[in-house]
Amino acid sequence: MLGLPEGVTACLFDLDGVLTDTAAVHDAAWTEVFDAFLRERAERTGGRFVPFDPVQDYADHVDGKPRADGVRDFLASRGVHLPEGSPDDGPAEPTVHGLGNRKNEALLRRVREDGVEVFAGSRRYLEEAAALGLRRAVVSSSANTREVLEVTGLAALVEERVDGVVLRETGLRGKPAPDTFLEGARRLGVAPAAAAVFEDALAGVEAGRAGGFGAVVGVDRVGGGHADDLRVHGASVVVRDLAELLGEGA
Ligand SMILES: O=P(O)(O)OC[C@H]1O[C@@H](O)[C@H](O)[C@@H](O)[C@@H]1O
Repeated sequence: MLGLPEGVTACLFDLDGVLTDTAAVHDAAWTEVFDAFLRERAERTGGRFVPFDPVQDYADHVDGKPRADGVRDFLASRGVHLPEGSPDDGPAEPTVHGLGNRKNEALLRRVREDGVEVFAGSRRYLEEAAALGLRRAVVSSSANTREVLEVTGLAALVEERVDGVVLRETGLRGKPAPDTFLEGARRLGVAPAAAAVFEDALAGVEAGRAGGFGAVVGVDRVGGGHADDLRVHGASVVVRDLAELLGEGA
């Protein structure tokens, strides 16, 4: 049904880059914040400024992960280790949470200025899944998931939400650990083998593979070898748009 293996009765959708065209918005906000941080640090220490690579650094260290994990993992790749700080740190604090909050301000500014687009193929996929009685959850690391689902009208098509806020409240491990997808399946009342994961991030397909789900659909909207990377990290199939699974082509 809907391009999924027999026995799959539920869909667990990542949000940014799968349902909404917001992966690039997150990426741009991260680039802005990391580059300002790295430039200031290079000037202060006399080191060389090597900018954040919005393709490779984003895919390898940030995409799909909870906000603080993205800060920590990318900076560790540059040998930088900041104090954790606390979630209420102001955006100017040189801490993991301070930098994360600075990125969130940049993200919200961009969302306010440019709005949020839903991929038409994804909206149709959700509508058809609902019409056919497939169960539907959104599983995203983003703490802004509820707002994005509401402003786009997608909230009405989704039954359960496991997001960055739930992560914080429950202490579940973020992607690439499978915990949030397993929690999504549990909330829908289905076994992992009866659920399909839809993901555009390497950390996300890894989580899908680790959880033993019935299918892991990799969504490649960027090209340039990302489809192969998604397969290597756990996708059982890769599409450019969910419309392909409806037999409509990309
Ligand atoms: O900062 P937020 O909105 O809580 O989002 C956390 C992460 O959510 C993921 O969905 C994005 O792929 C990441 O880029 C983002 O950093």
